[in-house]
Amino acid sequence: MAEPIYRRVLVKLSGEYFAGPQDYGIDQATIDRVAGELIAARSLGIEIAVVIGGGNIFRGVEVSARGVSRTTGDTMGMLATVMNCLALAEALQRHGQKARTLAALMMPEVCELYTRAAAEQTLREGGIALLAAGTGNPYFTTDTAAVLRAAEIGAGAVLKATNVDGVYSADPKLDPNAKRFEKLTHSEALAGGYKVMDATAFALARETSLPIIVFSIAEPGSIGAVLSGAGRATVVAG
Ligand SMILES: Nc1ncnc2c1ncn2[C@@H]1O[C@H](COP(=O)(O)OP(=O)(O)OP(=O)(O)O)[C@@H](O)[C@H]1O
Ligand SMILES: O=c1ccn([C@@H]2O[C@H](COP(=O)(O)O)[C@@H](O)[C@H]2O)c(=O)[nH]1
Repeated sequence: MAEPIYRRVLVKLSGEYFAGPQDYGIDQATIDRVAGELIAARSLGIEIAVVIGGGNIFRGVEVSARGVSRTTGDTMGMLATVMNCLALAEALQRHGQKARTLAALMMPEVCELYTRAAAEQTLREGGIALLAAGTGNPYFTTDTAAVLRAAEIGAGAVLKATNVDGVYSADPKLDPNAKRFEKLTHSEALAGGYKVMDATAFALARETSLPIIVFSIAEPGSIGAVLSGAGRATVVAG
């Protein structure tokens, strides 16, 4: 494999993907496979922080459409991301990889509170830092949390590992004629309104000059490939 381009990255993992072949919840085989990919990337010497979505369990907007207030629904969504982080942390540890879950909401019996210093210490000691509970605020998404945390810890890029292999001119799951982009600037991504990531995340990435690389986590070895500048992906930068 070619030399990795980055020293430190933030990997944003799709919560939805964690459901595996099920419609909902956490599929252990999927988590174990993702853990293996992260450990392989870590073995290249790259420092890795992770943010996981919650779409496999709860999304605030969906819960609120059923009568729960948006704020409570979003809190439920943030708690879903904590569950995903706990599951992945345990899988990493079972495979011998140091991992620490740091949440943006206080839950001392469950995991430690996120601080930049705690994340920094984990990364410097060779651990994978799992940054849970999004930003800790309702009305945001884990994509925005991923860009925010990446900027805070000085990551070289956000690797958005999702269930599509890049940014398309339209949702490829709905439009078979959608065209995939190899490259986009942040401004083009914002102007296009591409729903693969929310506008707040793209705007913050533009402001902080952070590249976002969108690729499919379903492709075996994709994290390692993207880290060495190969692999099928859309790079949003510049
Ligand atoms: N223009 C587009 N290009 C690529 N994907 C798109 C586009 N518009 C919508 N999508 C959809 O965006 C989805 C990926 O983003 P989304 O934030 O929903 O998922 P995720 O981040 O993988 O999940 P989670 O929120 O659980 O972490 C894909 O499933 C794809 O169908
Ligand atoms: O900063 C944040 C991040 C997330 N949420 C809530 O969690 C769910 C799940 O996150 P996804 O990014 O959609 O996977 C999200 O729908 C929000 O309800 C939040 O409130 N604040």
